[in-house]
Amino acid sequence: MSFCDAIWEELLPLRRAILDQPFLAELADGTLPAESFRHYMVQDSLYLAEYGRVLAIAAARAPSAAGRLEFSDGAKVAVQVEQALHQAFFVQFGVTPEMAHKAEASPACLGYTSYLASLAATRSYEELIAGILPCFWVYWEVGCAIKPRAASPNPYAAWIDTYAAPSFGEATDRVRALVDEAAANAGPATREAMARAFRYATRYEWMFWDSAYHTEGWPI
Ligand SMILES: Cc1ncc(CN)c(N)n1
Repeated sequence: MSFCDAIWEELLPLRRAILDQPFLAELADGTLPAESFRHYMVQDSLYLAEYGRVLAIAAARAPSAAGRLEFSDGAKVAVQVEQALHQAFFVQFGVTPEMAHKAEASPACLGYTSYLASLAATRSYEELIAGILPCFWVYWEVGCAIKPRAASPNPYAAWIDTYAAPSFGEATDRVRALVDEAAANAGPATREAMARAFRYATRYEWMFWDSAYHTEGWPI
């Protein structure tokens, strides 16, 4: 079994918990409170800015041309395509540029981006790209799970369509292949570190939606 298949199977309970989150159930049926979605969008903009930086570092560190191309392209997509989606939602949900600009990262957002930045700064390339992958793969799984049962019309249709799009699935497949290739060439200690990075990042994905659903800020 490949590295990715093994960690994906190990994390089945966590993935089920993600698919069962009220944020995603209500987003699919179109009843998610606007306040929760607004919180998510603003936080996700902050997240994507940092994620784009992490992808650019992965591109610089990639040993193969395929890796350099994939991660530099991913950095561009994170900044251009997903941010464009956010801009459209900002207009739809009444988030002004000032509101977005003044927003502070939530504990979940800062925790996730800081964790990825720490992988980029102090850990191996293999561990870094294992931590990067859940951002693709979890969203692809969520997009595909939600799309067939989503209400129509749905105020969140553009979000669902983005993450259920075949092009997003193809990008996920390419990053997964890079992670599997890195794992196949790595020793057991590095593979264990890669599994840990993948696990932490997947937990942060759960936390990100949970924190948006509860419009969580700093307790103090
Ligand atoms: C937190 C988070 N994780 C993943 C994605 C999908 N690239 C996203 N937009 N935001």
